[in-house]
Amino acid sequence: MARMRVHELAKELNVNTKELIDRIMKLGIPVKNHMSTLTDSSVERIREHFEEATVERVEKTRVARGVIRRRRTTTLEEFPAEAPAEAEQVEEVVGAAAEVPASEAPAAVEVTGEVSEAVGPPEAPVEVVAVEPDGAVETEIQAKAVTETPAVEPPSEEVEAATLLEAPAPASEPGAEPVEAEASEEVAEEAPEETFEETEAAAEGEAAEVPAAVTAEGEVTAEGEEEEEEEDASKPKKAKRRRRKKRKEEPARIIRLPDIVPEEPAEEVDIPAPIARLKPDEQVSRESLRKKRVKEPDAREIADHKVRKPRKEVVGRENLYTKKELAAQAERGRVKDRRAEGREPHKQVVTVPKAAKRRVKIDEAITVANLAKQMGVKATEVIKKLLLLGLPANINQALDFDTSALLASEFGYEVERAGFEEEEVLQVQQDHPEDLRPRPPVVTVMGHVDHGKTSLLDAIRHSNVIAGEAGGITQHIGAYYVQLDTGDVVFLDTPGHEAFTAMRARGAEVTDIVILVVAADDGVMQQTVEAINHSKAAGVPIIVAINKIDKPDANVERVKRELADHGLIPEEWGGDVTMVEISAKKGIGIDDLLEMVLLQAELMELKANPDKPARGHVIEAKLDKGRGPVATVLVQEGTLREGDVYVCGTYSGRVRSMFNDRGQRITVAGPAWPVEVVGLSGVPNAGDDFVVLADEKQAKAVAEHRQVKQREKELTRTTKVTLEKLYEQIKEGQIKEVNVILKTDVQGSLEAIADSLEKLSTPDVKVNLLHSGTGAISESDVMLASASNAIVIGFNVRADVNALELAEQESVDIRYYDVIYQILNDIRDAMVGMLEPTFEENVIGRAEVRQTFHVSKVGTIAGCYVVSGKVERNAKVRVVRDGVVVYDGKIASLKRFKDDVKEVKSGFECGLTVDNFNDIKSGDILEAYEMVEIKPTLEPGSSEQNSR
Ligand SMILES: Nc1nc2c(ncn2[C@@H]2O[C@H](COP(=O)(O)OP(=O)(O)OP(=O)(O)O)[C@@H](O)[C@H]2O)c(=O)[nH]1
Repeated sequence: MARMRVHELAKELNVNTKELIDRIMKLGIPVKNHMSTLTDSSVERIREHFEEATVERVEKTRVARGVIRRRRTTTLEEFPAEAPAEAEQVEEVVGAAAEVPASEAPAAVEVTGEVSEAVGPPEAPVEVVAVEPDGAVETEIQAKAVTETPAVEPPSEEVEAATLLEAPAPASEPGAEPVEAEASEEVAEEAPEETFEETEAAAEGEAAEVPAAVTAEGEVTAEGEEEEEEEDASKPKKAKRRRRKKRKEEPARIIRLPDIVPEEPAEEVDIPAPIARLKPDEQVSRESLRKKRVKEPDAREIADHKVRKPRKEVVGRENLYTKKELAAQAERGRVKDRRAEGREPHKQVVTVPKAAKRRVKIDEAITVANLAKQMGVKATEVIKKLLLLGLPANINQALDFDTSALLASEFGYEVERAGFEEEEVLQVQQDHPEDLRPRPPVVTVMGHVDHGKTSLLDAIRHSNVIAGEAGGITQHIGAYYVQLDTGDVVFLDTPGHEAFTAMRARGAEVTDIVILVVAADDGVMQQTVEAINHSKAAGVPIIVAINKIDKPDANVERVKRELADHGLIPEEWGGDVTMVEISAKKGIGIDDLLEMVLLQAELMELKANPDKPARGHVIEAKLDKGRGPVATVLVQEGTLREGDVYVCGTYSGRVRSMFNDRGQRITVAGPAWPVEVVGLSGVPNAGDDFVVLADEKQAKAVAEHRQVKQREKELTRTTKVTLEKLYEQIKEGQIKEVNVILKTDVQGSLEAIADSLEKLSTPDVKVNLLHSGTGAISESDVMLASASNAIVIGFNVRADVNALELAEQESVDIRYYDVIYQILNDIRDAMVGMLEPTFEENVIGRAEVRQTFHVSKVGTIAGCYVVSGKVERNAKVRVVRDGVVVYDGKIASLKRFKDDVKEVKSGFECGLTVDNFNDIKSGDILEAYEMVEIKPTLEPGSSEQNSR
């Protein structure tokens, strides 16, 4: 064993090194300083000396009511004078310890049962206080006995006494009398359920004297200690021995304290932050929580004084909520769980319909939304697919049959044409020959403009309708029933203008005989030829009326020759075409013409069955101010009566009343009768069929079906989502369109204008007639215009109030006209405006820089001489140096002498600055120029000949 040094021994004996040196020297052992080594025998001697010299003193002071402070001091007999100082020192330490917050108080015993540090130096006696789970209490002095420590007794008791005032935890009790411990042990054995205090009190028989402040359960009272200390003081050696003996006999036992609740809460207990979130009305529970937490410290914490120590604490639900609240939450949770159990998790099930169900029925067109619905897929999916096919579309766009078929196939669907039972409903009955009766011929008068069609009809009817025509053009299709001595004839007046070609073609369908009017002085013209072709295509026989034979320049032979050139060979020339020379104005040859017509009708054996529901076609339809929608219907077979249920185009209804061509009300109209029908739900289109049905429901169903079809067709046209049109667009590149919505008073005008508008189209700009119809401009027209950026043209019609309001909101342009060519002019202008303007550079003058001046804040001023043209302020200018353009900009200022001027002409001097350019040099040429817009023009020949 290595020799011990003085300072090591001092440490062991817990005495001051200097003091120890003095003592050693007094013992006659030679030492020099604290590093001197001591022999083993010397060490033993010193130890014994110290042991014998140690005197323990206990001082008692009552520091507060019920609180007694015990101060035990260990001094050496040889130095009584130094003892008080030592005691004072300890007291200071105690005072400091007492002030030490609970958090800093060291734990005396670990819950795990290990002995931990006590207050004071490491050598200080440590009392282990542990409580057995069954409540039995044992106290034991485990550390070095006081006798072994002749030096100053550690101040642990006082610290504990002080801390006990604040914390309920039982203090380690170095001074606890083993006898008492044993006694308490005995009591504990007898009554294991009793508290420590009770045990202690029973052991001491002084329970009544236990101070309230320190009577935390399980705590050794100060009074009790006092007694112990007295006993200790009287027989210290005995205690020493007993302690030693005890230590040898039993190992340290860690005893768990019973769950006890201190009466006085430790104030240092922190309230965890989460509680701060409680609502004001929950402050009570917060307070109760605080109390609860204070009142119910964990037994382990009590045991090891952790209650005084701020710790990270986990605040559980039970801390934050009252039992009632927790119960309510639990109940809610159970309800939630039950609901969750009842619910099936959302699962997307992909089902593939049967092959028979993978068919989509389509009429003419179908909207994207409807197609998606029928296929049971999302519209977005359909739109996506359309995009992949190169067809951008929105949900409301209509797809034509072919596109739909292609698209549907992508989704595994087939497309089937929806064969509505319309054909079945409107099935044509086959007439028996015996039911057929002769009927008057329906004659259409055709001819070139101003060749005398209206004059002829006027001559026949002895009426004049020319006076009412705006712009001098016949814009109505009239139907006239003419009773002659030799028979009846129905005349359809078709306009001579070529824009009415479509109507003529339609008229020819119901026409039995065509009277082709050719002016003898004018001959065969373009529209004459068209009329011939249309009549021939329809297989309608033609009777030529060579008009205006009264005119001096009339040349009948020339007309015949020209007609022969177009396949109409006069009878006298061996052909089969009847040609009658007439003068509508003078009434010459009219009867001959009518005779020829009747003769032709006879040859044709025109017959019809009058005894069946009526069937016919709309010749003309309009919106009448007083009577609403009115249609001129030519009954072709059967008999039409008032009150009949009908389908007319997209409308259905009952015939409210009928009028003949002279405006007389009639109740019955047989075959070949033109009648004006009142009681329509809308204005039908010329050429629409007119069918009488027995069942009103059926009529309605047919009409609705047609409306849907028409709407889908219109949408298809608007959106142009067809493969054919897409191809066209690709082929044509970027196209521009003038979208037009046309509303007219009568169908005839509509056809004429529509045809003319279409012919305005050029390769660069197309006129796209989105919608046309008769009647006032409605809200739906304006909406369509707004949606497709179209202009609305009203010909002899006006917009209603609602439509006007909407037009203002949507900024839709509505234009009114009463002459056709004005429409065409305006549209043509609009089309020109839409064409990309081209600019051409026009040099307006040149100036030569003679001198330059630099003026601060202004820049370089060029003193110039205008050599040609003129120089204008704000004109564009090019700075040319040695033939190279060095800058291209704008003239910023232009002066003559000191005056600002607008322009300076050739031969004059001027000063100018160029915007943002100061590097002008003498000798530079300034070229002033302007960009001139070259107005675009339409390609010639497209419409000039069309408009009159
Ligand atoms: N001299 C003469 N003039 C005629 C005759 N028939 C018609 N006219 C005149 O020719 C002009 C045109 O006659 P319309 O009957 O309006 O001719 P249209 O073919 O109906 O003309 P649109 O309605 O514009 O297609 C009028 O000024 C008539 O007076 C005729 O037999 N002799």
